[in-house]
Amino acid sequence: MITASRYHDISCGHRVCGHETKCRHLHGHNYRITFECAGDLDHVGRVIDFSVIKEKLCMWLENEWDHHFLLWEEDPMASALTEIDPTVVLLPFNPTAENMATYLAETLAPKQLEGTGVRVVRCTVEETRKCQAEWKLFPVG
Ligand SMILES: Nc1nc2c(c(=O)[nH]1)N=C([C@H](O)[C@H](O)COP(=O)(O)OP(=O)(O)OP(=O)(O)O)CN2
Repeated sequence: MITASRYHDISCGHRVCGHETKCRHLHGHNYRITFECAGDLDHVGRVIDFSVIKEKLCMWLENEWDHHFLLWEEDPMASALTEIDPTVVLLPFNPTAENMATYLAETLAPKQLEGTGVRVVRCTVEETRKCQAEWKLFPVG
């Protein structure tokens, strides 16, 4: 399989609701998020132009999550924090790196890449240069 990848760096606040130690506190990360795309090569020899990954996926991150505070909609702090700052982004999941990668790969990417003939087969969310979660589409069969 041949793939094409691009990463994008964003800064977000978050907290991990229910975390046993410091990660339940309000804090933030400089995330690096990588999308790996697979599909047939076009007449030029590309899976997808790198600029299309940027336009469809990276710019979504830039517009929707960069410099925002990400909070689970069921977090008990959600209503108080959104009242203080309406730019807080409420998510249908606790914002762990794993849940973010799963959401980006399974929900966002199919919508954003519709009509391109390409799909995301791997998505990594690095919270720090030391820690990352990876969503992977394993080949069936
Ligand atoms: N599997 C996961 N574990 C943790 C997540 C996560 O998304 N998935 N998230 C966090 C926190 O967001 C936390 O901020 C990062 O935790 P940690 O690596 O422990 O913190 P540091 O980077 O500061 O590590 P040091 O060892 O203090 O340098 C926690 N776990």
